[in-house]
Parts: sequence; C-alpha cells; structure tokens
Amino acid sequence: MLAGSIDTSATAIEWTLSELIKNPRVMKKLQMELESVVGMERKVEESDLEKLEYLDMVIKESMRLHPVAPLLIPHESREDCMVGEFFIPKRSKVIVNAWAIMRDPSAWDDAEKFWPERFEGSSIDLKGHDFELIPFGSGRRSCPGMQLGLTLVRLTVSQVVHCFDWKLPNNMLSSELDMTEEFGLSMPRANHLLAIPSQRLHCHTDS
Ligand code: HEM
Repeated sequence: MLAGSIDTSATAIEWTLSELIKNPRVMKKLQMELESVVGMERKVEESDLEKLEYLDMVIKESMRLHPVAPLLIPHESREDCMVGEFFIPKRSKVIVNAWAIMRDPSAWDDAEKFWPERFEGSSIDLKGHDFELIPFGSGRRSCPGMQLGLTLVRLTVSQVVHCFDWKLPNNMLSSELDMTEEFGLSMPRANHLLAIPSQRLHCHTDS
C-alpha cells in the first residue's frame, strides 16, 4: 500500500491549492462555479460534487502535473510480453514513470502548462482507461482507494476556496510561488504551502 493513504490525499490537496494560488484566473473561475452551483449562504457538501464540472477539470489537471506516486508502485510481469518495441521477460520488475507519461508532449498540448480547460469536452477520466492520465495507476492493481481519495480531495479543495480567499505572505506575487517537488516514491511539495485566508462566505464556517 502506498505510504499512508491519507497522506496521498493531503499531498494532492496541497498541490491543487498551490496551482490555484499560482493561477488566479483558474481560482476565480472555480470560485464562480462554486458561487453559482452552491451559493454563498452555505458550505459545499458531498452531494454538490457531481455538479462541479470545473472542479473536476482542475483536480485532473493538478494530478496530471503532480502525481502523488510519480512511479506508481513497482509491478512484476507474470509472463513474457512486448510493450511497443520492448521485450519484457517474465518476472521482470516493471516501474512505470507516470510523471513522465503525464507530461509527455506527444500526448498533451503545452504539456507543462496548468490548463484545466484541456479537459473540456474530453472523455479522459481518472479510472486508468486512458493511459495518458494515470495518477491512480491502471488495471487490476490500480488504487482501490480512488473514490475515497477523490472525494476527500474534491470536498476539501472546494470548501477551502469557497469559504476563503487566499493570498501569499509578505506580499509575494502568485507567480513567485515556489513549486519545487521532492522526487521519490511519493512526490510532495519540497516546502509546505504557506498562505493567508480571508473569509468570503456569508455563513459561519464552523457550522
Ligand atoms: C488522492 C489520493 C490517492 C492517490 C493519488 C493514490 C494513488 C495510488 C497509486 C498511483 C497506486 C499504485 C497503483 C499502481 O501501481 O498501478 C495506489 C495504490 C494503492 N492505494 Fe492509493 N491513492 C490515493 C488514495 C488512497 C486511499 C484513500 C486508500 C485507502 C483507503 C488507498 C489505498 C491504496 C492501496 C491499498 C494500494 C495498493 C493496491 C495494490 O497493490 O493492489 N489509496 N494508490
């Protein structure tokens, strides 16, 4: 199992919030979706999530650029097989570089850019059917906690940006936010995100 299933969701949440703070246009657009679907008198609830299409695109795009498990989990081939032009003998340890696949310029236009709109009208989902987007792996040994993980990420991100506006400390510009990754079995931010909230919802946020 991947190091701490809650850590994986927390890391995905921190990356998504970092991308939103770094891209104020996307943050504003997501806040507008939340305003129109949920309103400003109550918090986002789990039952709202299926109506939040832009939120879904934002989280897909964040998981594409910042997979929590950049090399998935090592797999072993059960039989001899060919992958493209490569022969993989039986019982090889196979490591899939999902990070590189999800930034591959032959699969993605402007691959390095955080651009959730690339998923508009696209059928690419997170279930591992589309091999260019595999933050939860693919096939029989893909992540069994995907639904729980996705719900945690969707609900937390949407509540945090619906309830609060965010700015960086010391008048730092959003473009200056450091996005350095710590590359290993899991891929958290090298330095935790530090940001200052100000309340925007009309109701009490502790209700
Ligand atoms: C956003 C959150 C999460 C992400 C991005 C994530 C991602 C992944 C990835 C990439 C793998 C490896 C798949 C492969 O090698 O093909 C994996 C495996 C696994 N995950 Fe998750 N995960 C998340 C949350 C969770 C949660 C919440 C749980 C449990 C409640 C969980 C339980 C597991 C287990 C048990 C495996 C090993 C499956 C196996 O080897 O058959 N994950 N996860």
